[in-house]
Amino acid sequence: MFEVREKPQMVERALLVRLYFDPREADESEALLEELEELVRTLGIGVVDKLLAKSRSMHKKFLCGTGKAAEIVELARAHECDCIVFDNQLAPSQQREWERAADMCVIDREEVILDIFAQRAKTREARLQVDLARMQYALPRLARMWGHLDREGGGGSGGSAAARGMGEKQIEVDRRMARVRIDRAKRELEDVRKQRATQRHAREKLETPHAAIVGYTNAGKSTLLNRLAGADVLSKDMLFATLDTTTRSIELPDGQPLLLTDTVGFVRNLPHRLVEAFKATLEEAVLADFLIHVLDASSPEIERFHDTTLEVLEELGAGEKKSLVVLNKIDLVTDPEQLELIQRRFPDALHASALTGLGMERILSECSHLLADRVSRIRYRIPQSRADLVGLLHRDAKILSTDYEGNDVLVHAVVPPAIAGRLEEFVSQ
Ligand SMILES: Nc1nc2c(ncn2[C@@H]2O[C@H](COP(=O)(O)OP(=O)(O)OP(=O)(O)O)[C@@H](O)[C@H]2O)c(=O)[nH]1
Ligand SMILES: [Mg+2]
Repeated sequence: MFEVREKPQMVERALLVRLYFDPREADESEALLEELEELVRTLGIGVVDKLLAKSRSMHKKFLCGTGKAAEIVELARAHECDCIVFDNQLAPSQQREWERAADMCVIDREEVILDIFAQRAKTREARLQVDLARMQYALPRLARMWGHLDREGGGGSGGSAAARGMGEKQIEVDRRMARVRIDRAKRELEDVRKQRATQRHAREKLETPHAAIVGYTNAGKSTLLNRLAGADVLSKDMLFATLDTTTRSIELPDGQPLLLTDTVGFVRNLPHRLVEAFKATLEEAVLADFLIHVLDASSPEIERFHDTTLEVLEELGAGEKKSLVVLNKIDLVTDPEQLELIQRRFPDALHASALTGLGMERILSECSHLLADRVSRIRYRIPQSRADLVGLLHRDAKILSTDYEGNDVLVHAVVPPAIAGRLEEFVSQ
């Protein structure tokens, strides 16, 4: 049976490696290596050492030269590691070469992220998306999995060749099964997407404005949604706490409703196939009226987080969307110099703390401003016989006042365009 390996149960001691080739990449490489450490710990794997290594040029076999490769293997052995994790992307053949040379499990950033996603995915849609991405990742690497088996099975003389022969046949069987499963997952996803589209159409009919909360992982998106909507979305100090979108309805100060969607966090070098896989989920961001871009103001990496989020949004086709930038976790920024620095860099951003509630009113009133052209305040004179229309206003508009005059109801309300169109003949001067 074709199974994707689960590493957390298998490996415990990891050496992390980031190779870079251009001296100008040194700083970012260091930050990426630290982020990789957090990602690996998220998987429950112990990190025994980290190595930032500069290589003069890119090599086909190991990515770095054989000399450097030997040093890395030596270091991993000295630490008694059972796994080397590369921040760099490894081609399937490079991964095989490394595993052969080190005789231990060798994985890359993409595989780490895929594993985290696999652990976290809860809904059927998220599971399908992750399964699909993992199978696509594993397909060209099947030979590697069976390579392990060959070594284990091939004890005596001759046995090895027989086992290898079996392994090869098995790879073919597995490849076929993997393709069947990939096709099936694609079809199922298609169905789920159709359902989602139907739900969205129903929402669009009501024309309720919609905002998506986006940003780097751990920025505080779920906490913000919880704070604004009184929702109960898991928020945790870990990477990728959220994999499924949650939508909640809130009421803005001017009375109009707003749908708020929490989305999956972005990360640098997010594997391309995961962006692909999560496109359906992130469609919410693409289709939203505007975005709330949450930044962790306390992070020294705020600039890079900001840029990565913009890059992913660009890739999704949502780069041009109106957005409200929120400097979250401002409660943690106690150094006045640092505060001034981020203020200068993000002059239009709103200061907030989803944890303490600071700045929430401002966010809501800015949301109202962004949607100002979408609603109007209208006075109606509706005959009492048309209680259905008064009911409609109660349901889909915000009633500011109600009076009675003779047989008429006088209603002053904040009204979205869809409703305004249906009540046109009852507008009073
Ligand atoms: N001090 C402080 N901590 C915050 C604030 N907002 C969120 N946090 C904490 O930051 C961590 C991450 O918050 P989440 O809301 O899970 O972040 P997220 O952006 O949804 O993260 P992912 O779902 O992983 O992308 C949690 O431990 C929160 O309690 C804030 O304004 N101030
Ligand atoms: Mg979240």
